[in-house]
Amino acid sequence: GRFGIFGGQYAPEALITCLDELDAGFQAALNDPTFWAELKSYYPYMGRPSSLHLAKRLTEHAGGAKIWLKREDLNHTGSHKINNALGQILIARRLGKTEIIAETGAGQHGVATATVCAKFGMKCTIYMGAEDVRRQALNVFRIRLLGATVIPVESGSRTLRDAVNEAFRAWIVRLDTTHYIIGSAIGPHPFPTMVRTFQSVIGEETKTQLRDLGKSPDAVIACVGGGSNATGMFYPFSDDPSVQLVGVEASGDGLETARHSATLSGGSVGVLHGVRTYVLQDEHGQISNTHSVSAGLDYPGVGPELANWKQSNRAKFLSATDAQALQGFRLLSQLEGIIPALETSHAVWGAIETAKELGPNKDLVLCLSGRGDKDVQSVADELPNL
Ligand SMILES: Cc1ncc(COP(=O)(O)O)c(/C=N/[C@H](C(=O)O)[C@@H](O)C(C)C)c1O
Repeated sequence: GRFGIFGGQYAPEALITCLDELDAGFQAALNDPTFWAELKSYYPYMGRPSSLHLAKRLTEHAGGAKIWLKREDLNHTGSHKINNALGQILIARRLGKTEIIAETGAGQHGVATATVCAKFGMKCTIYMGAEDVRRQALNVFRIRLLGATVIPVESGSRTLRDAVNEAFRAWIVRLDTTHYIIGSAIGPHPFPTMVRTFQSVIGEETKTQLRDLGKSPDAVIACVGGGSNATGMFYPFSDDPSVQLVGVEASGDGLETARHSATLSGGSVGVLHGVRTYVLQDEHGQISNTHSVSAGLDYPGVGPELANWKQSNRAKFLSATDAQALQGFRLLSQLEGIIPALETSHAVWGAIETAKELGPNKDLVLCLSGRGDKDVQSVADELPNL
């Protein structure tokens, strides 16, 4: 599982056997038409296909290209995370696993995982940084209501990277009964390929929906945390150079400060959570602490496929500060009546900038990765004059 110089399996020996078993199960499913039929049979449950429509007032505000919205926020549980959680739990069931664990930061992946575990009757344990348990309390409540156990992680920065560490530690002692549903396009092979495969439904539907309107996009844009909604939107267009792929990372207090999470814009090649990719690290290779107003982008790594598209210049990466993301949050709410997740708000700001750059008579699709209910409490403090 290589993406240029990126990817691979930088994992302890004890994990390799399990990763090989997972890869074999995934490859077998990919080549089994009944697997895809079964996955598609849950589309009504998931709310697929998600809608695609023009954002008229946002387009007028930007004054450039038409901005189309791919409404992954309308999926069941409120984000794109259900696409990956459902695909992976079907693989886990084919492998005879009876228990599921997962990490979460924004809590959306935790909710999606708890949801599919309830649906398929599997025991579910979610690892979540204690800081994220605090700032995404609504999702913690939902996860517990769905019957899953939330384990607050007190180590390190008490955010996503610590939750991933804890989840791997928990997984390695019960590989035979348990599958780890990784929430983003990160981790050792086959995880980045598997997550991108299950998220590619976003780009595939977008391509068809625009074609039915007699159009093809000049650019597609998505926010980047670990990279799952971005690779899912980008991958189906990656072999068509006429479509620009634009990722938007979180530059927090500013790229020039130490408080950001813009791994591709401000990081360097390294290894994190079992994969070679771009990371935010100090001169000794120690992984840096990160900051973002959005829990879902607050991560010092990124998927290896995006790292490769950066290196090959197939994709370009912008970043939005906390303040710019909060502007995006407010603009989509007040121009389109859609309250986006703080993660998605970074891509809203990036879409406005990109639409200006593209100019009129062009079409840009924004992957609306999630809804903002989980964030309104924390945003209220940041936007006092609302
Ligand atoms: C609504 C929404 N939009 C974008 C993201 C960024 O994750 P990617 O799409 O994997 O880059 C997220 C990430 N959320 C994860 C979570 O809910 O746990 C994230 O924190 C971790 C799985 C990485 C999200 O919730």
